[in-house]
Amino acid sequence: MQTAIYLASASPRRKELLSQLGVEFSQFSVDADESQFPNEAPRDYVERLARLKAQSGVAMGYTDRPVLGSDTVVVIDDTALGKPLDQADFTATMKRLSGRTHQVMTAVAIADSEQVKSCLVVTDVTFKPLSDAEIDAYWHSGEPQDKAGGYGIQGLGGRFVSHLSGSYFAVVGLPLYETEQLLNEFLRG
Ligand SMILES: Cc1cn([C@H]2C[C@H](O)[C@@H](COP(=O)(O)OP(=O)(O)OP(=O)(O)O)O2)c(=O)[nH]c1=O
Repeated sequence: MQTAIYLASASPRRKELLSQLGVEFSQFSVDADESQFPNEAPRDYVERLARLKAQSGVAMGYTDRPVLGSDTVVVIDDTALGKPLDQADFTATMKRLSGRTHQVMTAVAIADSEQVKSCLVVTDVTFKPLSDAEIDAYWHSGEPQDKAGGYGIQGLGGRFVSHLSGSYFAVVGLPLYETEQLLNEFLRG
């Protein structure tokens, strides 16, 4: 693809994934308010945040190319989990995910000063039952701290996943197929 865009993200994973599409881009980070509205459904929340990130980039003055923003949350029992606040929060999350299936929701949005388009990708991820020792060791690996839901499927956390249905790349932070489709749709106007 010959298009040049902006990636409104501080995430090294998103940078790597977008590179896999062969799109030329430069990256900057936006400081969006990521709080969830009361009674906001997780799927609405994650899509709103992706759009907010893309549109914040446009508002910051990145107007000469389309701006791509994305957001990922882990959803269990209809509750959206972001990055762990501390070890206790992380441990509670892992106990909740242990031996069960949860959803990873990733939204992608592309905006310029005239339009914004977005899509949502939902992936079912099943964890094996986790022991207290595994949970403790995983926290001390340093991997969970900056990850939505407290794990990285692409890293040490991959061993917890017994089944996945959907987009692996969306779980890591940016769905490749859907992002390319969205970009093509956006460029058609
Ligand atoms: C579930 C899961 C999440 N993650 C990551 C993807 C995202 O980078 C992060 C979710 O946090 P986000 O708030 O979506 O993104 P971010 O803060 O890292 O980056 P930015 O807002 O600047 O775009 O968790 C993994 O890397 N692997 C996984 O398996």
